[in-house]
Amino acid sequence: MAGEKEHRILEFVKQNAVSGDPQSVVDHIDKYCSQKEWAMNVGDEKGLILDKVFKETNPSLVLELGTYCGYSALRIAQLLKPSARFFTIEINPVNAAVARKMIEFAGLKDKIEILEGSTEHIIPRLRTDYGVVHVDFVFMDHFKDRYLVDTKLLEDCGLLKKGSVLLADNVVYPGAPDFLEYVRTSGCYDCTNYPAHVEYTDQPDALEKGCI
Ligand SMILES: O=c1[nH]cnc2c(O)cc(-c3ccc(F)cc3)cc12
Ligand SMILES: [Mg+2]
Repeated sequence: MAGEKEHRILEFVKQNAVSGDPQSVVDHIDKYCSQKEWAMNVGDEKGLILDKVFKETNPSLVLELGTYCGYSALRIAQLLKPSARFFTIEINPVNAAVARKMIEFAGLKDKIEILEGSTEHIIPRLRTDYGVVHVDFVFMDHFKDRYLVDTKLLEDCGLLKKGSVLLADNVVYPGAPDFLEYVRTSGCYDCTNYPAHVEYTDQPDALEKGCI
């Protein structure tokens, strides 16, 4: 049944983590997914890189593509300045439902707006439906074959401006070669690669940062 593992992760968190403590929730997701069942959270190693790049950016408007169970949303929401707004888009309704409960348990539901649907449908509506003018920080962690098309969609919708930062997970494994080629050669982005490993494994992976 789709979503069964994600419900087990949520149940483990609810039984073992401290309610209202986002770091406890993050730590317990890592504990479960490293010891019991692998799952595609950004994880602790790459999560620290996400934290570092996020803090360097100090964004006012944050967009995440691919919420999954809410792990990276919790890492981000812990670092948000009080005036910031944070949207995370999730296409899978089961994952979105688990993420809502995970985020509520962590006590951060007022900091995170989960938008359920496709990036293709939602990104063009961010301005009209949510009053988003520009996005300062985008964390891409969804379908790898959507990284490039969604980057171009963000550009075409006028949502990126000088200083906007894209940070993409999994640019080595599973990989996003067309996205990497584009951000590194378009002339619009100053790119940095952060070598790491696929969450909870020793399989090489990396994050790629693209700054406008
Ligand atoms: O599909 C994915 N979306 C977002 N993040 C992912 C992620 O961090 C890892 C993987 C993944 C990694 C190894 C493997 F053998 C199979 C899948 C997939 C996604
Ligand atoms: Mg990922």
